[in-house]
Formats: sequence, C-alpha cells, structure tokens
Amino acid sequence: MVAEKGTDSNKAEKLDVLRSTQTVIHKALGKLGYSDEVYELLKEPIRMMTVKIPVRMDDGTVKVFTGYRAQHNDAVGPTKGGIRFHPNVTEKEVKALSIWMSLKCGIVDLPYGGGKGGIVCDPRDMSFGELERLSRGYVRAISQIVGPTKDIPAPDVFTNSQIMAWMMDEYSRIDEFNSPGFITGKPLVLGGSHGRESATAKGVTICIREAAKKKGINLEGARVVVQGFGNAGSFLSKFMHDAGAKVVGISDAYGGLYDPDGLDIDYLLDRRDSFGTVTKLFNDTITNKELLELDCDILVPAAIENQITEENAHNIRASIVVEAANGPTTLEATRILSERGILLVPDVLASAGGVTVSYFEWVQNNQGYYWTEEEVEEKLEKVMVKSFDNIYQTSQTRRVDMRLAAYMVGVRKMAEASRFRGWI
Ligand SMILES: NC(=O)C1=CN([C@@H]2O[C@H](COP(=O)(O)OP(=O)(O)OC[C@H]3O[C@@H](n4cnc5c(N)ncnc54)[C@H](O)[C@@H]3O)[C@@H](O)[C@H]2O)C=CC1
Ligand SMILES: O=C(O)CCC(=O)C(=O)O
Repeated sequence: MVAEKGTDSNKAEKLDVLRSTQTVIHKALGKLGYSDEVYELLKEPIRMMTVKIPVRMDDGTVKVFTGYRAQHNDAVGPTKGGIRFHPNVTEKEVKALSIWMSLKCGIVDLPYGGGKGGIVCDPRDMSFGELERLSRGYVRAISQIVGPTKDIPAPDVFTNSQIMAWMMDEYSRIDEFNSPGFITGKPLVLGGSHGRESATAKGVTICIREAAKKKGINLEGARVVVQGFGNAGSFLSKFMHDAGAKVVGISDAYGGLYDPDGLDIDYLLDRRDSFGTVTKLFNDTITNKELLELDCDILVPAAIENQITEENAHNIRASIVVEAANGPTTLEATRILSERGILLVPDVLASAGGVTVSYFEWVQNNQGYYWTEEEVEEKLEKVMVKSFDNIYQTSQTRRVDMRLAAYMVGVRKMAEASRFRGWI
C-alpha cells in the first residue's frame, strides 16, 4: 500500500507544482489501494523532449529558444495537451502540466493520456513573422514524437488558433499529407470545431453553476471575480455576465479592475488585446493580490499557477473558488480553504471543457463530418455535469476534498490501462 506523505515546510517546495501534484497522486493512489510501483510509473512523464529552436529574428540575428514536450502516460491512448508560450516556462512546469492533462482526460473519460508543451519566450515582444518561424521550428523539432495517433497538441497560455494553424501546416508538410487531426484549437476553416474557443470557459461555467447549487448561491446577482482576461477568463466573464451575475473584478498580467456595481464586460472584451491585456488602458487599477482578496461570492483564478497560497488563503472572501487556470492554488492553500468551508472546484475538473471539445474536434477531423455549435455544446454539457457529479459524490462518500476526489477519479483509468497492458 502507498503510505501518505507528510507536508514539507520549505516554501519553494510548496510552490513546486510538480512536487505538489506528485503528493496528491500519491495520496489518491493510496486511497484507491494501488501499490508503490504504480506511483513510480505515474509520478513523472514517460517521455520528455527538450529542444533548441533557432529562429531568424526580424533584425537578421538568430535567437535560440528552448522548448519542451512532455508525454505523461500513453496507456489509455495518444497523449493530448496544449502548448504554452511564456517566459516563465520550465521543464518541471511542463511535466506537471502533462500530469494534469492525464488526470483531466481520466475525469472526463477521453481515450487519451496527458501531454503538454512549452517554449520559453515572450510572444508579446515578438513580431507575427518571428512567431510563425518559432511555431514552425518547434513542430520540426518535436515531429518525431507527435502526430494524430501519438500526441495531439492544442492552445494554452499565449498561443491561439493562428499558431495552431501554422503548426498544422508545418506538420502536414513533414507528413506529406493534410493532417488536421495533428492539432486542435484550429480556425474553423482548417477543421477547427465550433465551440472550442469558448469551451474551457463553458466548462468552468457549468462547474460554477453546479457548485453554486450545492452552496445555495443564486447566480443571478452573485458577485464574481475573475483573475486573467485571456481565452478562459474573458469568455468566462462574459458567460457569468450573461447569466445575470455581477462581475465585480477582473485582471490581467499588469493589474486588476474593480467595480462593486459590476464591470462593463462587453466594453472590456471589445478593448482587450490578443494576449488578454486590458487594464493598461485604465489609471484606476488594483493589484492582482488585492483582486484575489476582494469581497465576492465566486472567485475564478484563470491565469497562472500558485496564486492562492498559504499567505493569502486566509484572506479569500469567496464562498466558492473554481480553478479555470492550471495549478492556481497550492496544497497548503487547498487545505486552508477546505477548513474554512470554501468549496474549491479543482483545475483538473473545472478546466476540462477545453480538452473535451478538443477531443470532439479530433473526432470530427477523423470522421470528416462536422457538428453544429448546438451539438457540441449539448455534448459538453453532459460530460461536465456527469464529471462534476462523480467527483462531488466521491468527495462526499470518501470524505476528502474535491481535489483529492478528482485525482482519485482521474488517476484510476490510466492506472487500470497500465495494469491491463502489463506495465505494472
Ligand atoms: N485555453 C485553454 O483552452 C485552456 C486554458 N487553461 C488554463 O487557463 C489559464 C489561462 O489560459 P488562457 O486563458 O488560455 O491563456 P491566455 O494566454 O489566453 O490568457 C492569459 C491571461 O492571464 C493573464 N496573466 C498572465 N500572467 C499573469 C500574472 N502573472 N498575473 C495575472 N494574470 C496574468 C494574461 O494577461 C491574460 O489575461 C492557464 O492556466 C491555462 O493553462 C486550462 C484549460 C484549457
Ligand atoms: O485542448 C487540449 O487538448 C488541451 C487543453 C489544455 O492544455 C489544458 O486543459 O490545460
């Protein structure tokens, strides 16, 4: 049997997302009765590629970028997960992100394992041409280990449908075949799916609705704060606004905006740039730290990791925290929120709408027959409600928090698939 691990006092270790996800995987496997051998297999990706990507910059110089692709576990099927372009990308982060993808795919029951990629770069400082050359260079560098039946990438932080289009085109050249199923999150005209752009936020919205029912909170008039105004955060703000909630705070990498009477979300959506930046247009801003501690009913971190920590968890004033971002809450903070009776819907459940509709996109690419937006939304709704119920019930019956319950549900499928394959 797997023994439960104690907490570590070192602050850096508490912010180490790989270490903290390993801690919860270890606990989840222990609760399910799996052996330490299973943990040894699942604690790290089975494959990790580091690549150097030389890119001719617009000024004629060559800059060499570092990129990663992690494939966590492919017992269930091909691996799947986004590609992040961000200056703070690290090998450890990409590994953790690939494990979270495996858990998400297990939770929403997709025929995939988890993968994730990242490039250390700041696309906000790069031209369109430089970004295209970087995107194509990355695909050439990882082409041996990816493909429509091996590992299927998608968008994540600071990547979008245009970048997916360049990557698909580059892979199709290498493969000498039009390969729309190589990547998801593509533009509609290149085999993208209706509903993929807003899918992550739709999934989060469904989780908020279900969590609000459990807490007896009426969404009409509920005060919502959203950290991050990119793909996940901006659509989410819109959906909350349309549902009658009052979005009182939003933020981006440069700061936050607050209005207790509710922000004008349509105006902000109109003014945000393609990197989800909008606050630079305003003088009267608050910090991201202040934003997270605002008085509200529902708090949605939708930006980056390690935002709710033991330092601010006691000051969170929301009744429900729904993680649209990957890894926004540390384990210590998870414990504090849970002790304070705050319902936390974890990332691996709340943000799984994105990969669910990515799966729909891949299925449509494979069958060559495309669904309407209504069909996609109906299927997503069913998947998310079922997954939420399953995890909520698990947390109640096993008397564990929603994060541990989600890991227990998410890890089981890959552990079983690995066992049937005779790996463990
Ligand atoms: N796009 C997708 O389909 C999915 C995204 N996610 C997760 O959701 C989160 C957001 O992703 P996207 O919306 O796709 O990215 P995005 O690139 O569209 O937007 C990111 C947003 O976060 C803000 N941000 C960046 N650094 C920040 C910081 N230090 N403090 C506060 N805000 C900061 C940016 O200004 C921007 O508003 C990430 O954790 C991502 O992994 C999870 C599942 C699927
Ligand atoms: O759409 C996908 O395949 C992956 C989305 C993703 O990277 C994530 O859920 O973190």
